[in-house]
Amino acid sequence: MNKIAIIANPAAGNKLLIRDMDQIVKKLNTIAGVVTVWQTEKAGDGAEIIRRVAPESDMVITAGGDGTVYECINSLCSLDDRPLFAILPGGTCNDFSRTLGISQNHLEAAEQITRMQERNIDVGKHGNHYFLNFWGIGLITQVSEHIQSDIKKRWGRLAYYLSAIQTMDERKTFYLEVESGHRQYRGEAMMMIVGNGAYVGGMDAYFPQSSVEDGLLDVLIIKDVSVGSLWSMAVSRLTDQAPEGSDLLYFHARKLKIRTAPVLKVDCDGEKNTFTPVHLSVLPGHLRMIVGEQYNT
Ligand SMILES: Nc1ncnc2c1ncn2[C@@H]1O[C@H](COP(=O)(O)OP(=O)(O)OP(=O)(O)O)[C@@H](O)[C@H]1O
Repeated sequence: MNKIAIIANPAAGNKLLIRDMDQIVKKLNTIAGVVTVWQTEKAGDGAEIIRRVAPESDMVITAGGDGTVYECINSLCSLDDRPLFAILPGGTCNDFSRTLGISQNHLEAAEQITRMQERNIDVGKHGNHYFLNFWGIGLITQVSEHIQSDIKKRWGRLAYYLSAIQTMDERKTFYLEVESGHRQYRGEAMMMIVGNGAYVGGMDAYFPQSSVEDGLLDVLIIKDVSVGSLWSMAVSRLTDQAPEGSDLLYFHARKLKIRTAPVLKVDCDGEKNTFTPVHLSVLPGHLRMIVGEQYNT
């Protein structure tokens, strides 16, 4: 391998990753002659740097949290010729790096990258945007909007749990129409999550046997966050079987058409700048990525 480009967000998470960047570069120099670090200065820089450096790189590494990863893959996935991609976790939740079995210690993660275990990983597409972890509407958007960034920085993943509890008191339903070839849904709902990766906000997302290599999205529609639906999800987690119950619907899909009334804000990999209606699809094996030893297909 000749050239590695690292796109690093110095503001992500607890900022330790930037402190250790010299050690990381030294490790990566064992597999590549040229390792260049590009630091972002503001939102949007990650995408712009990828556009410039991806054509001349053999591997691109995002060093940061899920927001930086989302920005970078949205630039990378639209290229015809995509270099190998890896994540050095440096944010608060680092959801997709967990799915890939990458260590949450960035120095260990750098070691894993040097072992060069590659897989072709599915990518979700919504409109003209791409996602690795999840696409969601309803309660999930309310949960993440409640999270104040200073609390998130201080409490990390705990902030998501606290916010979830707060939001439960204010749950609202909306009208949802979903079409996906063999499956359809028309009716009231409280939340819809479409998953590619297994984690949302650092929490395991209740998608049994989910895989980022099966060419399928996991679709979970929760009609009511009742005791019954929560119980069904808990049982599903314990037994690794699909959740069942009158308050929820779970299936796999390759494509989905989604419409809501009223129009809803979407939470996609933690970013909230798109709205319904939307067409979702999966791009099987679209990104060649580095995985860790703990990765299960
Ligand atoms: N130099 C910078 N200063 C401030 N913000 C930046 C900078 N570079 C990038 N950003 C923005 O910071 C946002 C947050 O970064 P990121 O999501 O990577 O970290 P995090 O919020 O700590 O982690 P996570 O999303 O995993 O919880 C991103 O949306 C990114 O666009």
